[in-house]
Amino acid sequence: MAAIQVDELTRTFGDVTAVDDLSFTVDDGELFGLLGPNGAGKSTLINVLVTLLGPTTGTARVNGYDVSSEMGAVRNSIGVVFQEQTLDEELTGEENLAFHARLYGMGRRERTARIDEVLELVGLTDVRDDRVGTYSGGMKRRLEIGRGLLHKPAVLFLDEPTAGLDARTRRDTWEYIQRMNADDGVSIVLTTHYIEEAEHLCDRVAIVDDGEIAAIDSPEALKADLGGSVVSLAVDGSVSAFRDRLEDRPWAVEYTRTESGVNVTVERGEDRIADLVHLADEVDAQITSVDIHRPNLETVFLSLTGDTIASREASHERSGEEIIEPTGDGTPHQRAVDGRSESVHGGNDE
Ligand SMILES: Nc1ncnc2c1ncn2[C@@H]1O[C@H](COP(=O)(O)OP(=O)(O)OP(=O)(O)O)[C@@H](O)[C@H]1O
Repeated sequence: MAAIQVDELTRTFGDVTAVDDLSFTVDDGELFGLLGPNGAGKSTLINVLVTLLGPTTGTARVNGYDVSSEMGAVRNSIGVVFQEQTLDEELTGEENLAFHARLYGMGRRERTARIDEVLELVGLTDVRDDRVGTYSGGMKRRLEIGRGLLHKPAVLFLDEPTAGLDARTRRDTWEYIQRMNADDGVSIVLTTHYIEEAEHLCDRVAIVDDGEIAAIDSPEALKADLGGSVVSLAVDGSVSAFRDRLEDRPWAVEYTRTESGVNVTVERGEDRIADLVHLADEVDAQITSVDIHRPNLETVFLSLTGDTIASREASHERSGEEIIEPTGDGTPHQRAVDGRSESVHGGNDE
């Protein structure tokens, strides 16, 4: 049975279509990511899946239960960690977990054993008796994630699990999330707008933009679809002659002129450096620097939507509650092709 089955799901708020006719499946045991800018519709989708919002049209099943007609069963089978922190800072780590366990009706013996297990899993055994107010941001997040797991849900939803954490703490948190997925066997659905998070953590990623899924696959497959690595060359001499030479090389999938030379897309950058130097020799040009960029999910997002995640977020912020319409005139693809070489310079968001 699939952990999640979504069919033609739409959720609107007045004129705004936050989730637009989505269909996808999350397999049992998968670590699945929804990647997209703020405002793309990720939280709305999660809120429908955890039964906080009803669908406008379409259906969704979580652990086999329908989110509209079997809300109680859905809720009992899931754990949820929201973006906003909901811990009681006056209580200790253990007391926070115990309170939650009682809400789920766990008996004393089961509760004690499971709290020990969860504290161990999220690395907080040593500080279990300390007030949560004294915890660091990363420790609080781990406690919240652990709390979501306490009643052994089949699916754990994490809405932006590392938002606001510094890079180091974010990496630590990834390790704990992976460990929970592997050791506890829980399926995990997380939302993120961090490229690196989706790429590093998830078995499969759905790229969400404007309420729609632009692509869905493993990070490797999404990147492979782009056609390999981009080699940025700084060239002294006739760049045009060098670029013309690339035209009849079948291994040069794509090339674009840059300020200092040429960006060439090839299947494996490392294998083509000697060929590129040779081509430059033929036209008496010199390659003065070489950078090999492997495509990342930012490059994928750019090629699918014609925009970077950061600039999508900036325009969403500017538009307030307004929905941002896709250009719809065919320019995104063109911009994606042009933008590919630019985006690889941008790198990740950290
Ligand atoms: N309760 C609401 N009323 C009106 N519009 C809403 C409501 N909730 C979300 N929206 C709109 O729906 C769209 C999707 O928002 P949503 O919060 O799902 O995006 P998101 O990708 O999760 O971003 P974030 O990470 O910032 O929450 C946005 O245009 C947002 O303004």
